[in-house]
Amino acid sequence: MGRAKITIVGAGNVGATCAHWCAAAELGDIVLLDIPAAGDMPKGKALDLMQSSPIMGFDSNIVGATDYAASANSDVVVITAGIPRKPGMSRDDLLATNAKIVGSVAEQVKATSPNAIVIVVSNPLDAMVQRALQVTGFPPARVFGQAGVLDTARYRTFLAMELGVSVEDVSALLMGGHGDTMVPMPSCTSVGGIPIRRLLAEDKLQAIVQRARDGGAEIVSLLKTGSAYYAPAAATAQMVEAIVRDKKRIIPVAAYCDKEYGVGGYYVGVPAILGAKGVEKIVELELDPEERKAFDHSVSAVKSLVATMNELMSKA
Ligand SMILES: NC(=O)C1=CN([C@@H]2O[C@H](COP(=O)(O)OP(=O)(O)OC[C@H]3O[C@@H](n4cnc5c(N)ncnc54)[C@H](O)[C@@H]3O)[C@@H](O)[C@H]2O)C=CC1
Ligand SMILES: O=C([O-])CC(=O)C(=O)O
Repeated sequence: MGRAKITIVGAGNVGATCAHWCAAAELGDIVLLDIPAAGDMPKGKALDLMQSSPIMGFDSNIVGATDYAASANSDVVVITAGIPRKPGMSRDDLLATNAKIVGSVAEQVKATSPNAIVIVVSNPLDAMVQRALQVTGFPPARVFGQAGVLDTARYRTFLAMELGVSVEDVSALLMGGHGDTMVPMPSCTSVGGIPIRRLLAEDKLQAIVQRARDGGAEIVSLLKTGSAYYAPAAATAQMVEAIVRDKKRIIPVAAYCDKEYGVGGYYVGVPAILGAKGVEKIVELELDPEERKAFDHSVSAVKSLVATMNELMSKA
């Protein structure tokens, strides 16, 4: 069996770092794609990364390009194209610019890699995945977004820091949209199999939940020039791995929910089984009344963002 072909669109911070993690894990051959105005930058990053392979010990062909011909017939396409936010901005402020960018990328992906599984990373995430679905017309199982793996990783990191334990033993779930309304789920959080509420006082837990929610903004305020990329790229690489190795992982995915959770045809973070076919199953949990309320609130924020986007796109 040949290697998987993975295209990463957007050779900026998240895209190039994702190429790095994917190559280091030998997930396949990689095409790093950007716009013609980027000049030789994608080629330079790809060659530089390739030259790390004898040292790091991985076999992966990595090429940079500004032409979709190089990415033809990819198995997986990761879309990181778009602008990041700066201090003082919300992810939603990126809507108008990135909806156009993601729409144009999705058109090219549809034309050149019609069978690909598409993972959207560009923000505002939940609306950008919807845009990619609208434009590609691919089945929703093959178009989804990365958000929850990152948000959950932040939550797990803060819990491990607080408890002074290995991050590997912290297992957690986070649902809802990738914005201020995301819903960490203490009821689905455990450490070494022990429910979190048996280890941590409620006020400390709530402070960590809030820090996880604000995790993206915290990095933006530290970096000042853009947003996080190491952890977002690692989260995306984990999703690529679940697909190319058909791992059937249960992870939070910004997946298309229609009847599921009564969402009605929008993307929102839910636990899902990710494998070679993409989103193979959405796992439906019974939510307790408080979680349900927070989830519904998050879904309504996603719906109104998508409505704004659809209006903008209909005028474009
Ligand atoms: N879903 C998530 O959890 C996360 C999402 N993000 C989002 O990812 C996006 C990228 O962030 P960074 O890599 O930090 O930004 P960046 O500015 O470093 O890189 C973006 C790249 O996209 C390229 N680009 C712009 N238009 C393009 C097009 N039409 N086709 C191909 N490439 C195009 C730019 O030339 C640039 O190289 C942002 O929208 C950011 O908000 C970032 C972190 C986490
Ligand atoms: O905060 C941002 O703008 C980037 C992002 O989505 C994250 O790091 O969670």
